Formats: sequence, structure tokens, C-alpha cells
Amino acid sequence: MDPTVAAVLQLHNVSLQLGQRTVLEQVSCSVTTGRTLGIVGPNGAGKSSLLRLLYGEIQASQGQVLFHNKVINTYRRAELARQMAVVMQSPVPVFNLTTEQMVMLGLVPHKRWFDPTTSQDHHQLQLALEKTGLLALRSKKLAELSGGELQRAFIARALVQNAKVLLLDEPTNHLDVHYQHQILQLIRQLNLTIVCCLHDLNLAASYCDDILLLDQGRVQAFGPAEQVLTPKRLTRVFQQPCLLLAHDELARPVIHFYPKLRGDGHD
Ligand SMILES: Nc1ncnc2c1ncn2[C@@H]1O[C@H](COP(=O)(O)OP(=O)(O)OP(=O)(O)O)[C@@H](O)[C@H]1O
Repeated sequence: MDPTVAAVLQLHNVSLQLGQRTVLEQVSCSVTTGRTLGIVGPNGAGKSSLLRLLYGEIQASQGQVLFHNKVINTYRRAELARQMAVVMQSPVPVFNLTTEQMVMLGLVPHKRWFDPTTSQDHHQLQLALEKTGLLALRSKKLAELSGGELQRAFIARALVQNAKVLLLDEPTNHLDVHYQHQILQLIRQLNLTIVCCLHDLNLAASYCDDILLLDQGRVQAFGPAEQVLTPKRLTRVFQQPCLLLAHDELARPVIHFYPKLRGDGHD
């Protein structure tokens, strides 16, 4: 990674203890302006916990989390919200709101309570609904949306928030293949600094510049996607044989996990 480019978020030797459990151990990584960092790893690797540290929801037991070179917990919540939008896994929606009302909540960090809604706000709302394919559902109650539509509504809210940094935990959960690609393509085009937990390694390889591979709270590799996502490393970390399949029309090979075969050294 180019050290001359400004780091937006940095973790320096961060460890996290939750109850009796060491969830993260000596994790160091950073994300620089305009890049997309994918956090990948098996279940329980510590991906969501790391994201929660990055937006200051929980505090590191050891080490430092820096946002623009300042300790994250020294920021006021409102200040952070203006600079950082967060889409968590299965956030709890307020079901009696309509899609449009919920998406408009993205404006809250930028307004005082008596500020009126402007034509610019409505324009932003319109754009966010359009980009996430929710125009036709704008007046529907959240309770009436499918899991995927709800997920897109949370992403629309993050777009309206208009922050320079976007943190997402499994944003493609509940989305069909078309929307998985559409949403990731969309957020890439926004030229934001992005940190995104993903289970799907092919999506991570396609849409992330850098990858942090975690396993049991420890960094297994961190760096450019093509250097981190090697079949040998993925086979070891996921305990499932893996190979990369090249395709003429794809910029990156397809990551393929296959069943353990007798005598291939994986059983
Ligand atoms: N509040 C808590 N107290 C104790 N242990 C916790 C707590 N929250 C999470 N953990 C544990 O920390 C570990 C990491 O959890 P985390 O949710 O960060 O993993 P993950 O990589 O996001 O997992 P998944 O892929 O399953 O979503 C898990 O073993 C989990 O059980």
C-alpha cells in the first residue's frame, strides 16, 4: 500500500476482549482514501466486531483505532455520523415508517431539529431511491418489504447520509445475484472510502481493492486482493479445498471451493 496516501481508518495492534473471549488479537490494518477494504474470514473470525470497533461502537481492550489520525472515541457521535455511514447486519427497523421516511433519516446528522427539508434533500432522496431500485416502494411500510428490499432501504439511507466513509456488514445478505452486484457496483462508483464485511469471496475479489483475511481473531493476511486470496491460504483458513479458475473475460479468477476428495491431502 502506498504510504504517501492518507489513511482514513487505522488499527494499530488492536485486541478485543468480550466477556471471557478474546475476539481480536493484535490486529493491524488500514484503509486509505477512496479504497475499498473487504474483511473476510470464517464464521466467528471477528469481522463484525472489527467493524464495530471502526465506528466506535465498542472500544479496543488494547491498541488504537484511529479515524483521520485521531482516536475514534474522541469524536462526538454526531460528528462521526456526518463523516461515516454504517449499514449493519439485520438492523432493527422501525416498521411503522415508510421506506421514504426511513431513508430520509440519513439526513438527520446534517440537520438541526428545526431545519426544514429542502429541495436538495428531496433530490438526494430521489437519487438514493432510484439507485437502490426502491422508487416504486417509497410509500410502502417497512413491515411490508422483503428482506432484500429492506436491506436496500438501509443502503439508500446510507447514501442519503452523504458521508465520505461507508462501513457495511454483509450488505449483500438477502439480496439476489442481480442486486448483490448492482449494490456493490453502486457503492464502488461513489468514490468513497469503504470497509465491507463479506462472506462471498468472489464478490470480495471483484469489488474490493484490499482484503483483510481474519481467522479466530487473528490477521491471516492483509493487502491487495489478488495477493491475499490465494488458493493455498484459503484452503488452510476455510479448511476446504480451493482453486482459482481463470476466465478470459474476467479480470480476476473465480474462487472455487470443492468437496474434499479421498487422497487429496484434505481429508
Ligand atoms: N458480546 C459478546 N460477548 C462474548 N463473545 C462475543 C460477543 N460478541 C461476539 N462474540 C464472539 O466473538 C467472536 C467473533 O464474532 P463476530 O460476530 O465478530 O464474528 P464474525 O466473523 O462477524 O462472524 P460471522 O461470519 O458468523 O458473522 C464469535 O466467536 C462470537 O461468538
